[in-house]
Amino acid sequence: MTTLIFCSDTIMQNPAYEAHRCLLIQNVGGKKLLQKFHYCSVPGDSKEKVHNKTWASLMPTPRSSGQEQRTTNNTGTPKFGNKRLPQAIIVGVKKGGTRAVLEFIRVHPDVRAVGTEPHFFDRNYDRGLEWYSLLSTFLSCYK
Ligand SMILES: Nc1ncnc2c1ncn2[C@@H]1O[C@H](COP(=O)(O)OS(=O)(=O)O)[C@@H](OP(=O)(O)O)[C@H]1O
Repeated sequence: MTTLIFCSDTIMQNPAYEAHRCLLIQNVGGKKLLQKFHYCSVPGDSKEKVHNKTWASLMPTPRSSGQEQRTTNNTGTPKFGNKRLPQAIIVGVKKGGTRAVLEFIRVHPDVRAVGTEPHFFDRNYDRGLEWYSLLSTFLSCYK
């Protein structure tokens, strides 16, 4: 059984959401099962290591750290998104209206989103997190 712990920043900044931002996905017999939310494990924990990379090493750095490879326009808004893991992922069943949700969210000038659905978890998982993080300018809320 392979276990993947996914940790992501939430768009909602309410602290009430922060405790539930880790999503455990278990791969059981080839089927990936979406589990209940779990808390993040300690950085360096073996469960966090996926494809020789840790989630911590690939997660977005805080804006204030100055480590982002941002290209900004005059307003300070990123002109081009960073190549990194997403800060938000839209999950939904086919015909569930996920595209509509994305189109609504990406109207915000500080949001960058993939053009096409990456299908990382169901089709491209074997390519690893590095591929995922370099894929495109992911849905990212900068403010
Ligand atoms: N607000 C609202 N109300 C009702 N229906 C809506 C809404 N937003 C999107 N849609 C319909 O959702 C369908 C697209 O779903 P997805 O974005 O998940 O697309 S897809 O399954 O990946 O192709 C697609 O359905 P079809 O037109 O039958 O293809 C959309 O018309």
